[in-house]
Amino acid sequence: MTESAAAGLHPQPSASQAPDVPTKIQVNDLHFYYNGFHALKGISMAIPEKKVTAIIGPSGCGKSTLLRIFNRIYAIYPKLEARGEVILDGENVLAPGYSMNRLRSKVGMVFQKPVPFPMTIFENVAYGIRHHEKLSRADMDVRVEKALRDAALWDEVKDKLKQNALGLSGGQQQRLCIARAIALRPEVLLLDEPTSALDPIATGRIEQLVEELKSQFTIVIVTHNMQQAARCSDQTAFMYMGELIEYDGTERIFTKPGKKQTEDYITGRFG
Ligand SMILES: Nc1ncnc2c1ncn2[C@@H]1O[C@H](COP(=O)(O)OP(=O)(O)OP(=O)(O)O)[C@@H](O)[C@H]1O
Repeated sequence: MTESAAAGLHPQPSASQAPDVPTKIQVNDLHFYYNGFHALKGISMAIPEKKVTAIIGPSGCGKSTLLRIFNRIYAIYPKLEARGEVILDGENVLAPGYSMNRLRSKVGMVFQKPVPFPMTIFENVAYGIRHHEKLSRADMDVRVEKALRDAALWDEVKDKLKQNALGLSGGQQQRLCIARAIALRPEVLLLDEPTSALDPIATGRIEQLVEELKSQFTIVIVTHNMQQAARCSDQTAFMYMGELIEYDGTERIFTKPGKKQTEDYITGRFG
């Protein structure tokens, strides 16, 4: 008997999503092992294009593991193994032949703690672009400005682009990290607890930004904060002990969850 069966949990739900929204990422029977430890157990879900999908669940349930598989960060560590499929635009990104460079250009990631490079604000954004493209100085200026504008940071930094990014506030640093990621024009943006190190005002700005960015990107956000998931996502996935317990429209998950485990979690009865 699996741990979840022992806990009285139900098997995998079928992924539900509005029929008219195209799927950007299709996850099929995904399993993940940390040196033999079975951390994800048969996850299947369809992540809709240009929507915000939140992944919630108690600490250790596998949220970050799932997110990191979407850009194969684990691939740099030996003994970590993914089985199953993650189909992005019709191709399985877990297939050995799928190019990491291609994946990185399609899928951007922003981490919990903002970590700007110890260089100027301008260079923080330009640095990654230079690795992928050769742009003229003028074109680079335009690209950097657009990324900073899209990350809702331009007005605050336009007069100090040559200053060191480490002098920015935590909230500004996180928006800079978002600018850095979107400057590469990814199609999918992964956010791993992007506001957990920020105060409520900075958190509000990032949430507003997420709302604005979904017209351009497919966004997947891992959060501990259920109000945040309820406020800024269209779809919500609830995970528990490595399994996807329930996945549905956010409003439904928070008002009429189909599984008792989901209800217990969102009402604060456990987790
Ligand atoms: N590098 C690792 N080596 C071994 N086990 C790991 C490793 N990273 C995570 N795990 C285990 O895998 C499971 C899922 O971890 P993961 O970090 O994905 O959970 P999470 O839901 O994101 O947790 P949190 O909310 O606390 O960040 C946990 O049991 C964790 O202990």
